[in-house]
Amino acid sequence: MSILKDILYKVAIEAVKGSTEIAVNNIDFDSRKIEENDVFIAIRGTVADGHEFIETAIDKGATAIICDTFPENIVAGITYVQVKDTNRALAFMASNFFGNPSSNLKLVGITGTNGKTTIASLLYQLFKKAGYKVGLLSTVKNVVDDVEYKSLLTTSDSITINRFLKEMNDVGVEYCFMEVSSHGIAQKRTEGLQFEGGVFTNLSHDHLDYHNTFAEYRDVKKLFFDQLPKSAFALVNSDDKNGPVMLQNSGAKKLTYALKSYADYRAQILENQLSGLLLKINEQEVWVRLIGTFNAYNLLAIYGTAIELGLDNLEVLRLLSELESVSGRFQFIVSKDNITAVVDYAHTPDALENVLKTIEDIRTKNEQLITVVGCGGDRDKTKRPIMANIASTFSDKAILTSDNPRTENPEAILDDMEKGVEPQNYKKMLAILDRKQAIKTACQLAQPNDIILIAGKGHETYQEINGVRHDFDDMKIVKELLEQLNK
Ligand SMILES: CC(=O)N[C@H]1[C@@H](OP(=O)(O)OP(=O)(O)OC[C@H]2O[C@@H](n3ccc(=O)[nH]c3=O)[C@H](O)[C@@H]2O)O[C@H](CO)[C@@H](O)[C@@H]1O[C@H](C)C(=O)N[C@@H](C)C(=O)N[C@H](CCC(=O)O)C(=O)O
Ligand SMILES: Nc1ncnc2c1ncn2[C@@H]1O[C@H](COP(=O)(O)OP(=O)(O)OP(=O)(O)O)[C@@H](O)[C@H]1O
Ligand SMILES: N[C@H](CCC[C@H](N)C(=O)O)C(=O)O
Ligand SMILES: [Mg+2]
Repeated sequence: MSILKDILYKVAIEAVKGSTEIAVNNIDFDSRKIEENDVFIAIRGTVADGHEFIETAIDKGATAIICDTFPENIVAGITYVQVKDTNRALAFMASNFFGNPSSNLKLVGITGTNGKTTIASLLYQLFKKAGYKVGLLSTVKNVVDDVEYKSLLTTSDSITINRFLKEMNDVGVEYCFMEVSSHGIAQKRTEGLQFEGGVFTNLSHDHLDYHNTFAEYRDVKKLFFDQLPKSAFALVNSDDKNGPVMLQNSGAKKLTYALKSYADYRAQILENQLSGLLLKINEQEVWVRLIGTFNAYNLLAIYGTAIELGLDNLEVLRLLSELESVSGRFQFIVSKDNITAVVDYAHTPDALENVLKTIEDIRTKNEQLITVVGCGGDRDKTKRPIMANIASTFSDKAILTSDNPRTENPEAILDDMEKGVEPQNYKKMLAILDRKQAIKTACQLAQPNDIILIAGKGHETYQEINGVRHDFDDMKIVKELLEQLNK
């Protein structure tokens, strides 16, 4: 049991009806989860308005209501607290409720369009290798030192975040790395958390269905840096034109990283091959097992973060060379016949082009590049023809296939994709509905030294068809097929 007044610490209260000196059991923003003696926080969402569920919450046992407008019907014996912004109130209340767990560890937030999962996961790996207890909150999974949990969002709601952080406190976790999405910032899911540092990767067009304009999307990201405390560091990619923008109004220690311009943390790519990257980071050379220019940026951000968190320079360089690629992010295997199969989560035009160009950069001989790609059902349809066009333009062979058709007809999705293929590329294209067959065909077509890219599903281990998730793992399948074909 906690006292409501204590949970309301730091919440800007406008008016109160009833007593805040009451004991409460739990807090929630979803009336469906409310039980006896809980606090219900009414949130105005994108689909519904939590204020409409105040009575339901009271019926289920809520004894306190946090709202931005008092309801017409005030129930005797219930405490109503009016605040200006219930999202913000939720964030602070969640922190208070769990005993401000973010202040008991060093928390670093990573934001930007691409690279968040990669950087957060590799920082987790690096700090584990350095011998610390570490936490990770990411798109792929949430991890409390060694215990892994499923992740449903990139940045969870404030209650979930603080519950995980509390669990990390309980087992003595010292560092936590978390992804901070633009939805998360806009919905104030990370307010009330005490960050030790913030990292900015890059900004390109994304989520413009949620944020009205690119400027709005950029400013939401910037808000994260505006809110960092003076004691924190803000490390941004200054090769991205929006990097310096992030620092404009930040009170934190301002730091930059870059490959192309002067920065606090600099790197040069000396070699860029399929076996890895040879980097010169702040005048020291290091071999890493990750591939592609974009990973040089990610590694530099990781290096800077580790140094800012107090790790020894040479130790960090040594650990960088031990890092292994993140599940489904440019993960690859090399077969007996030297066929390289890459699995990558690229599921947007931008990401796909990026990955294909990265492969182009590291191709040495006249190997063929065979790409297998699909587009999800019940999602943005406009990306379908564009992705098919990119795949067929930048590959020697593009095999279009299914990727989580969900409730849509998979053939119709393929038709949408095929419309984007330009006539000169028709002969390079194949359409094979069944993803396993598509991967098999790629393996059959592949000659020694060729490269197969399987894009779109990355770490996913399922194919979702009509609400049912069937086991499906791109990496596992391509590995098995190459072995079966004795290639
Ligand atoms: C668009 C969006 O971000 N939605 C998030 C938002 O829900 P919402 O605003 O739609 O909520 P709503 O359904 O309108 O309901 C409003 C309020 O009424 C409450 N309610 C509703 C019904 C009811 O019976 N009783 C009740 O109390 C709800 O609990 C909620 O508090 O707040 C919820 C709680 O935090 C989130 O789970 C939900 O994420 C949905 C599932 C989602 O898909 N979000 C995606 C878009 C997202 O956030 N993605 C980002 C970035 C991904 C990326 O970068 O690629 C992420 O961080 O994952
Ligand atoms: N620094 C980077 N710049 C550009 N592209 C990148 C970068 N890092 C990774 N990518 C590409 O973007 C894809 C997604 O990377 P990652 O999962 O790390 O990004 P994210 O920011 O976590 O994305 P999400 O919004 O889905 O959580 C990768 O599979 C890779 O193709
Ligand atoms: N966060 C992305 C993931 C897409 C992954 C792809 N495999 C698909 O199912 O479309 C989305 O929901 O649009
Ligand atoms: Mg992510």
